[in-house]
Amino acid sequence: MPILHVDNVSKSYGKHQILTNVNLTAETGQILGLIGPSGSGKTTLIKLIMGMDVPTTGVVEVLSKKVPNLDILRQIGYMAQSDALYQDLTGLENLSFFASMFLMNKSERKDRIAYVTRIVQLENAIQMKVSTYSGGMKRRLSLAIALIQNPEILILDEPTVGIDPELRKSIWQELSRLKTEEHKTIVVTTHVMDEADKCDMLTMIREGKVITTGTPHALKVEYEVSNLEEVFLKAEGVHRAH
Ligand SMILES: Nc1ncnc2c1ncn2[C@@H]1O[C@H](COP(=O)(O)OP(=O)(O)OP(=O)(O)O)[C@@H](O)[C@H]1O
Repeated sequence: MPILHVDNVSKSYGKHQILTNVNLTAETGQILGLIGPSGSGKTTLIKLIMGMDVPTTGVVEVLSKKVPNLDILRQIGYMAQSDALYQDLTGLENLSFFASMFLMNKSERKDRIAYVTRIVQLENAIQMKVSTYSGGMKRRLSLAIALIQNPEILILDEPTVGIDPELRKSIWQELSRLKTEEHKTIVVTTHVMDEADKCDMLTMIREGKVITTGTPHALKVEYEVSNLEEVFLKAEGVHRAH
């Protein structure tokens, strides 16, 4: 059963149509990649999935419930594109603050904080103020915050921007582990095609419309190309011709 279902969703701001008839499905324990150029509507789509905004037409269901829904929001760990961190607090204080928004007892909270800190390899900097962090460290702390309440679904908007290749690799290994061992469902937006290759399903978006969807392998076969960059370009071409 799909854990996430976007059914024929369109979104306009005034006269400006951002999304047109978008359909999207994610099954439990899948990594779904949203691929598309800047301004194609990925962040808008994510906001609709989280229930932070409502579609103009169409329906979004998460865990079989129509969103917006506060209970569902608690099941979603969200990492935004720009970091929403308290600069004057330490990394640990930030984590404690976000953890305090969820129902956890003291020892649970302590364990979760230790776990997410380890996952993003911030152990040595966790007592430092966020204002002293590099861009990559802030991204890592944001990812840790998205994981803090042990959510069923993780939504990550360009999680590895500004993160060096080695840590990027370890973050993807962890996403993979969360998927296989903990059956988490992960929605990730990315421009990086080798990251797209690590997703189970891909949906490519251009100008607010889905231009193609499928597994990385199926897409390469369908478009008769050897990499996803070419899939995107070809799918874009086919879409334009229609
Ligand atoms: N609240 C809003 N009011 C009006 N227009 C908006 C609003 N939010 C987004 N848009 C417009 O919607 C379009 C899609 O934006 P969106 O942020 O969803 O794209 P994106 O694919 O996430 O791009 P990027 O990768 O650069 O973040 C843009 O043209 C943007 O200006």
